[in-house]
Amino acid sequence: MASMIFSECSTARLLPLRCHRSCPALSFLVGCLFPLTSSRLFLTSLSFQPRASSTSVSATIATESSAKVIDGKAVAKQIREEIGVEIARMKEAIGIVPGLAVILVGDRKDSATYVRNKKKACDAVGINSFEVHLPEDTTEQEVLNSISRFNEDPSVHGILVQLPLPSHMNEEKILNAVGIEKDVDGFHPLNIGRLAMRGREPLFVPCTPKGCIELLHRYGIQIKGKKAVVIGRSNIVGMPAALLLQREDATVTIVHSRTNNPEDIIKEADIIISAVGQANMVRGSWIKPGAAIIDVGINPVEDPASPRGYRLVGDVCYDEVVKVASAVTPVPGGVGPMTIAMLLSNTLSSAKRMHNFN
Ligand SMILES: Nc1nc(=O)c2c([nH]1)NC[C@@H]1CN(c3ccc(C(=O)N[C@@H](CCC(=O)O)C(=O)O)cc3)C=[N+]21
Repeated sequence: MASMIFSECSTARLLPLRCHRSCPALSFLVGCLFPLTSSRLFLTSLSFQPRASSTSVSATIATESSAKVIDGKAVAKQIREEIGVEIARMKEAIGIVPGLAVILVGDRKDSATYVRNKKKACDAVGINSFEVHLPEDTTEQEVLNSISRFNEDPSVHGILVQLPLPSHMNEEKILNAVGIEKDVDGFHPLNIGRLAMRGREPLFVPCTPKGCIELLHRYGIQIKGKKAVVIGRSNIVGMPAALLLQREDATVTIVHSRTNNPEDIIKEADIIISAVGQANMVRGSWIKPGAAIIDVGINPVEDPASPRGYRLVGDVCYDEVVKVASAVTPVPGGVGPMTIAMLLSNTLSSAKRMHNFN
């Protein structure tokens, strides 16, 4: 049985992480020594033979994994190109260039990387970017002052406060200060409230969940009438992802850290969106054959062979689920690039809306 083949996920060992307090779910793993390629092969015996010796392997037919890989990097690139064309058309027609302001507080390396990547992505499509970088010990008032300035600046169409904020700050108070018409992250409670209500339209949909749905659409995966399970209930991914799936007429269940027998619920799902931040948590045996899986997790695991000393893996044990699912997103190269593409898309929509340009 494929599920009995030793996969990398079965020997994962959790280690504490530097940013333990602000992102407790993120953990480094120690990878195991089994080669990935052997776990990707689906061995079908012609006649029963024990699998332990190499002769038995030669007497089997090896077929590659069955799931379609959902290429978020390629889709994101295509979307960025579409956005670039629209921005050029708007500039030509009305002389307006969309602007995105990013507020970064503190010195978290991962946050600095994300902000740098966002700036690069803005440059590539022709969005003006504005950045404020404040020290870790900045007062809440200083962050609020930056937000007010951007709220009033007509060349800024989107404002993003990079999360997580330092623990001494009130995230709710700060996110509420972002003008709703510039809330390109879609985190303002009024936007989330509208997302939750039938017959209401949010001005912006949060980027990561929007990217997940966009991937399902672009790969022709039907959502309407399907059973969808969202793993994780965070304000920025799990909860809005569940609301979006429901708006798309899926029947939605949210599985979280207090759910009893989560595997049994996940096993019923046609569509799974996982956003928990636990490396390789979702196993192949939890998946209904043919399910579509969107893996939002971006978890660093220790990897001495990598130049950075770590590599990124998802919430899902990719090598196992790829044999059971019909479609799955890789990490990296899945949802991550889509998040940035959706941020650019929200910024463009904001500029169009403010200038009545269609
Ligand atoms: N206000 C706010 N809005 C956010 O949207 C937001 C945030 N705060 N805080 C942090 C998270 C995380 N996030 C990512 C975006 C892109 C990748 C991405 O492009 N990842 C690449 C990998 C990049 C690499 O290799 O380092 C990939 O998955 O292929 C990842 C993570 C946005 N976030």
